[in-house]
Amino acid sequence: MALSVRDLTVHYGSFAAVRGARLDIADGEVLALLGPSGSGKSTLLRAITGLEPSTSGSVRWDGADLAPVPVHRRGFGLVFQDGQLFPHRDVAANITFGLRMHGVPRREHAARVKALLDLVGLTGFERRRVTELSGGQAQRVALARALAPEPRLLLLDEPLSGLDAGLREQLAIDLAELLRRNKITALLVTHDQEEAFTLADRVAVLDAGKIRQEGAVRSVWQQPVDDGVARFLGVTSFVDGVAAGGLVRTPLGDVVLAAVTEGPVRLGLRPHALRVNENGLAGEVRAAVHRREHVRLVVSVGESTVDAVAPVTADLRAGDPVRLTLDPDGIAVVG
Ligand SMILES: Nc1ncnc2c1ncn2[C@@H]1O[C@H](COP(=O)(O)OP(=O)(O)OP(=O)(O)O)[C@@H](O)[C@H]1O
Repeated sequence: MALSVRDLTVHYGSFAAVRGARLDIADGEVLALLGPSGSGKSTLLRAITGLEPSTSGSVRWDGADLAPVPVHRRGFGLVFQDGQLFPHRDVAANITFGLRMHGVPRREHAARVKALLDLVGLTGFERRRVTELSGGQAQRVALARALAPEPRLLLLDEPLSGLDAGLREQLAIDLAELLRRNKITALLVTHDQEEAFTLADRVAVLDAGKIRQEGAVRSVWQQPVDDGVARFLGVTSFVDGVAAGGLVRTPLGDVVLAAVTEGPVRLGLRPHALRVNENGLAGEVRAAVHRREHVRLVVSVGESTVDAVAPVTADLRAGDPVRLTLDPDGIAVVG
């Protein structure tokens, strides 16, 4: 393992913001720390960098304890939500700062800056003033500056949070490509599931200072360990069922789920787990909200209320009868 964190606990006074954290990042791997606001993500990241002292536990790199190694000697690159560029210097000078800090000879600076700007998609931006950059461009410069000394670990704390939705999505895709292509080992802090899933190989879900689950992106998404993690990952309702021969029978209908063990199962339903169909379970629309890609419904079914989706073309209003069927795509197996 490149990075190994064991039993890491961080206190602010008597309050434990991170409790007994354990995580590993392999060489070239991207791990996302995902969790709601206040769950301790930034504190854990800062403790790994050495910016925040830990109460107990260890942070190791290739087996060597980093406790005696000061922040600037850990070989880590940092990018924050607000890139924290030097406003009075141009783009090249901001990136050169990272190079000078690490003793790269001056004659190599121009070529390195050019290569880094090419890497982040800002070719030719050397002489631009930092104050004249868009939010997305500024974050790309912050990324180039962090990558300049070729850090062994890149730490990204909500790097895209300050950007508007469209730009954020595009930059997440670009960043994912950049990290993979260059085999950069990285730790990403985010509260945004989409971002975590776009960027990371593995995720660790944090809540109230504890890592609740850690694993490959797809397995965490499909098999959250409990209702809390499931809810954080977009599950809005739950139904208990019984699995036999790959088919799960539930009060909301039957559904084929491949990787499910026989016997009682608890299913977590994301809104698109229930789709409007000609056949299926009868219900009544309570509310309909038009979204870009579908109509989101709240439907009462007997005594309970569930979320569901209909195609954008559906003309449904409160009071309309509907029929719903289960879609395996929107279903997680909980526990
Ligand atoms: N310097 C500090 N002194 C005291 N308490 C702090 C300090 N920094 C953070 N906390 C508390 O520690 C907890 C974890 O904070 P942290 O910033 O790590 O969470 P987070 O998951 O990164 O949240 P966000 O997504 O909102 O940034 C919160 O309850 C916060 O109020």
